[in-house]
Amino acid sequence: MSLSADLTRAQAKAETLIEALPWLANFSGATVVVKYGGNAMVDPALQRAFAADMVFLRYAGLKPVVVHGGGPQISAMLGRLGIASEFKGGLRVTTAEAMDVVRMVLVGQVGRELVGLINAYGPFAVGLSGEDAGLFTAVRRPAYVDGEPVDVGQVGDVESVDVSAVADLIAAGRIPVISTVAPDIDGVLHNLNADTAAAALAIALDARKLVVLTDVPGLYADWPDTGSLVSEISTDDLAKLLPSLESGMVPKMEACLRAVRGGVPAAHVVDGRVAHSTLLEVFTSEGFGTMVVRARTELASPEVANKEGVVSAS
Ligand SMILES: Nc1ncnc2c1ncn2[C@@H]1O[C@H](COP(=O)(O)OP(=O)(O)O)[C@@H](O)[C@H]1O
Ligand SMILES: CC(=O)N[C@@H](CCC(=O)OP(=O)(O)O)C(=O)O
Repeated sequence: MSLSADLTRAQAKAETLIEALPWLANFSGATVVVKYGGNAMVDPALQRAFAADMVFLRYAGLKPVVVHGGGPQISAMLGRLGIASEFKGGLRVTTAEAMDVVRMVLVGQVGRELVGLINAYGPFAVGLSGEDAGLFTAVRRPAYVDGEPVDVGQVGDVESVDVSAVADLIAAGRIPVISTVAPDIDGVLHNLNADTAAAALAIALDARKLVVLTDVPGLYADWPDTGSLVSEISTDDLAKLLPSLESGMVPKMEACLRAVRGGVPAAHVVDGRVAHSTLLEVFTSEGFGTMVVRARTELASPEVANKEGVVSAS
């Protein structure tokens, strides 16, 4: 007796679910920090797919934490307000006037929209920024152009992270959605690059993965030669490549390097223009995007090896 078409289709779905079993077993209970770049927020259908992925991860027993960007959205608002804006070494030159707009767009617009999108799939998302409960303390930093430090105004690095508010939310089963503005020790608000902040948070939360969604398939060793896509790179090789990188890839790859050197088993740069890219990254072995892993020289401690579990960190 031949199976009905409906049953065959249903069985194919069951197969797909069962294929995810090793990843579900390995990542159940794991914290995954997902950085959603402003350039990856290209259309409403993709944004909904991203939001559904976060809720899927949550129901699958993972603990997703979203750190969002919004560079293009900030630039658009600055343009509408007639405020000049430029980037140096991948960082926005941020005057006090521009800082107000950065906060308004990241916290009041992009963060709110993302919270709404996620909550359409399940009532889990709660928005907060680096200002809430001392989450991030910023320290002013320069940009580096041709190896030289250049002042870029109220731009910060993460000096310290207080994860208690985020940990409380995770423990309550929520999905924190974080906007990356933060005060320095004197209370002066700074603009943090979202990749940088995501890496600092992933380290502080002892995350199993940092997934960075952007608008390219991954890191190109010889940008813009599309034949030079890197599928896997060690921290040592990435450190050597960093000085040759340009624009947005500088803070992004610096962040991945920092996260993995800081103890996060793997950092992935994936194409956010592909629907459900986070699920593809977490639950399949398709070799998606660029994976940054520890160099052999940074020998994994038994504790780290244990943390990486039975399935490889990819
Ligand atoms: N070596 C490289 N590999 C990949 N992309 C690169 C590289 N160098 C520069 N880029 C640029 O970096 C961009 C991603 O950084 P960015 O614009 O900051 O994105 P996001 O909003 O996701 O943080 C890509 O769209 C690409 O134009
Ligand atoms: C200092 C600095 O450059 N901050 C970024 C913050 C937003 C961000 O990082 O957004 P993406 O992830 O979309 O690039 C900016 O002002 O654009």
